[in-house]
Amino acid sequence: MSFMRINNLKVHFPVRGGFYNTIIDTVYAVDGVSMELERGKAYGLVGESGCGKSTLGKAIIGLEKITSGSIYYKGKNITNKRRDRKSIYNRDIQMIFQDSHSSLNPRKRIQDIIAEPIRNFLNLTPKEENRKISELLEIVGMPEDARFKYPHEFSGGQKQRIGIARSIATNPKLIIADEPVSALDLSVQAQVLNFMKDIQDEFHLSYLFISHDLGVVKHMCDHISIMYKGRFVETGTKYDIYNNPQHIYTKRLLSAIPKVTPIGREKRKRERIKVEQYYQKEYKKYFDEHGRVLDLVPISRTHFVATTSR
Ligand SMILES: Nc1ncnc2c1ncn2[C@@H]1O[C@H](COP(=O)(O)OP(=O)(O)OP(=O)(O)O)[C@@H](O)[C@H]1O
Repeated sequence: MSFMRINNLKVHFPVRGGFYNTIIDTVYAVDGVSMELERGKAYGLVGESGCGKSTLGKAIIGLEKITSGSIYYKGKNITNKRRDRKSIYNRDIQMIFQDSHSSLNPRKRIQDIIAEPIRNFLNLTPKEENRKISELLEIVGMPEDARFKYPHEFSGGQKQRIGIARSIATNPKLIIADEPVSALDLSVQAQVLNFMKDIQDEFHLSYLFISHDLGVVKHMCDHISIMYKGRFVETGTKYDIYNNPQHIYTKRLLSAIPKVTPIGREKRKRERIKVEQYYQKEYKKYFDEHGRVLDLVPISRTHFVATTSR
């Protein structure tokens, strides 16, 4: 059963300009997106820079005003509700950002950073709070004495772990992770991702994993949506997307994943040229005359593609 339902969500930004600073244009950052999230599952949101991934994540958590559409959480409509700092929704939905460095207050000790959501949402005595912070540090594999230090004393991977400790402090149901590892070295990326997987199992968490990297998403997610110009071009299980991609944009993204071996690279290059020709030829099946992504149509129970009906 889904615990969150997003219906036809739109987030449009007015662009102002000219002498009178009037609205001269609109950015359709998110332009009609629907999805259902289940407990314990990981969802991937993939697309190139500027396609609206972060805006969608921020709209879900309440950091961006929704233009139209609705969000239901546990059956309740919570769209643009003035969310009380202490509301259940704010406790249950947390976000991890790409840049843990700027999202951790440099002037605060780690224990105060982690304690912040605990103080907002849980009514603990100072002793209980202390114990909770120790527990959280242990879960994310940080030593106990880390609590007395400041963010600058840690590496990127460690800072991301501290960000994660803070985000799981209130026992959330969903974590929106916006490019959580893209600022880290490759070897550290794998560590943090594996660790995120472990805590997902342990706490039966759902993830909405935002990334431009199809490789990362493949490792983490059960269900994937490919986004382009504010809309989903294709959505399906990991198998649907990687083994049976349908939309020309998805195929293009997949053909851009680099291969490690020289033979693999050569093969990928030929594939890319073919996909590019196909992209130009088949364009009209997938976009309307204004270049807007068409509506999704089902091709199986789990797999949806934005194309002219077939
Ligand atoms: N506050 C804002 N005002 C005006 N336009 C905005 C605002 N926030 C985002 N946009 C625009 O909305 C579009 C989507 O931006 P968004 O940050 O969601 O993309 P993204 O897919 O997350 O990209 P990236 O991976 O680079 O973060 C972009 O064209 C962006 O310039």
